[in-house]
Amino acid sequence: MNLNNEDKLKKIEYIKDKISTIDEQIVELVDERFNMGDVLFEYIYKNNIDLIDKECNQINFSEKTMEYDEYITEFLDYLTDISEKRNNYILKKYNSKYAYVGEKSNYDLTKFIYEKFLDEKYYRFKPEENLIENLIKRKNFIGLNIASPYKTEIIKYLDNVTDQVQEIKEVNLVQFYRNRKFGFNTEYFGIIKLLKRHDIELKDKNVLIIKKDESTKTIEYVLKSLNAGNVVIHNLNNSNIINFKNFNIVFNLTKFSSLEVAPEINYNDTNLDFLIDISTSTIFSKLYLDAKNHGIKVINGVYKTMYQEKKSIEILSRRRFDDDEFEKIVTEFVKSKLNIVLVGMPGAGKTTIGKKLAKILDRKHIDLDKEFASEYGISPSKYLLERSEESFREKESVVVKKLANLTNTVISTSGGVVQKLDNYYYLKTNSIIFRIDRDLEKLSTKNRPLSYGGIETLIKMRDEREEKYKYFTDFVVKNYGDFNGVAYLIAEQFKDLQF
Ligand SMILES: Nc1ncnc2c1ncn2[C@@H]1O[C@H](COP(=O)(O)OP(=O)(O)O)[C@@H](O)[C@H]1O
Ligand SMILES: O=C(O)C1=C[C@@H](OP(=O)(O)O)[C@@H](O)[C@H](O)C1
Ligand SMILES: [Mg+2]
Repeated sequence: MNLNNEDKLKKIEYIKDKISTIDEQIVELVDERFNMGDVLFEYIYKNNIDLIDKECNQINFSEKTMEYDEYITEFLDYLTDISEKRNNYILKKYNSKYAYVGEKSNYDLTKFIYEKFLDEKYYRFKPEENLIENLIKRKNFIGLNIASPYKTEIIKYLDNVTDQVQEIKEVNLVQFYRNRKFGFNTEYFGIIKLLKRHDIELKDKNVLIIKKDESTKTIEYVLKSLNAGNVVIHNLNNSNIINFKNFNIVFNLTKFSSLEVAPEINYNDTNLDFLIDISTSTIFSKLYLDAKNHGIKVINGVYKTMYQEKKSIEILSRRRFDDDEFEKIVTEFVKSKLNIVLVGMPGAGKTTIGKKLAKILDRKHIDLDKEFASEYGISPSKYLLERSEESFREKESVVVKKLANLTNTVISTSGGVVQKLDNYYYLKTNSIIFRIDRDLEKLSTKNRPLSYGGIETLIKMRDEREEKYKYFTDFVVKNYGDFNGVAYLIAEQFKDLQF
């Protein structure tokens, strides 16, 4: 058969298609295989089964291996190595000194604190059936951090609890000492310390707590013990509309990082002094950002976690850690998670400076225009020549939403990203935003269809976007043409940032 060129290309496409289908299947199967191995080993350790068949989780192709070529053999050996690594991890986890039990909420920060200050590996046990019963019997633990949903259930397994625990009925730290188990509530200390740190008086203040069923009860106890005035609990499960009118302080205990679940809030004629965001899912929740932009003092609950875990490691290690020193180290960690986002007019230097900045700070760099192109297979400039700006912004926003989960990254946006307010919440989720300002006459307009038409076009665009840039921006840096210099300047400003 004599194929013409077009047919050959078709055939190549067909084979490429097949390959990518197989690749997807491989990834899925390998993932499933490793997870099954984990399930097996977890089961063995959890049930304290002594007789461990060491080979039971080895990749097993022995019958057929002879028929495979050396590449396959090498691949299988590699899989076996990885499988062993994972088995080892589970073994270490079950024999660790300190671990975290439950939902992930503030695990990352807690892990950092334990590993840094107690110098021991820290692990997490995910919620599952019979977990507490099995863990509590083990002899290796010194301390277990108890997260939701186990804070109350754990109490029945303990030998002794503090007075606060008896009142609050929640434990977030178990200390194992001389064969006995003691329950503490260090969240209480965390909240007290947070209030002190920001000079917040609760006496006679009217307080609104926004929570969901599973949220902590500790906060209610703190309010009672500090003689707060009227305390109202708003359960988000019941209503999504919140009136701040008669409250001085709001505690948010729920996670609403994404727009869909954010409550509607009426900020008009409010007496609100503080919004304290104890939710731990993101650094800047929508609620936090909106309150801040309405001139309300906002406080990030990260300090609550910080001081609660400080108290925990002090109990477990019988040592004291200096507040300032501790705060400095932990704040650095939190900052290392923050993204740096660049906004500004098209051609101002966001892409170039972002790349440089990422190198300086040794971080990953993401360019929104590039992400757009790889998502849709067409460059923004080509798209804008062929289709409307409106549909471009819709499509762009889908990509921006995906960036909301990033951490530790430098993100160069596109000039028009400020056109959609939703993008603000996505970008701010874990980020500090810098605006790059460059004189209009200096802006590059090459390959930027919306910038075509000379200086008038740019003046019009700037005037139309100016307020939006301001809304998005935390800090402004001027680009006079020294692109490298601007990158170093942002790096310096970020290092000095008081978070
Ligand atoms: N070091 C530099 N000195 C002067 N001009 C530069 C330098 N680096 C880039 N440029 C110019 O600036 C333009 C805009 O940069 P770019 O990073 O693409 O901006 P943005 O991403 O904000 O649109 C580039 O197309 C180039 O013409
Ligand atoms: O400002 C804008 O509306 C645009 C900016 C461009 O990105 P840069 O700001 O990186 O040039 C690109 O997304 C597109 O041409 C539209
Ligand atoms: Mg760019």
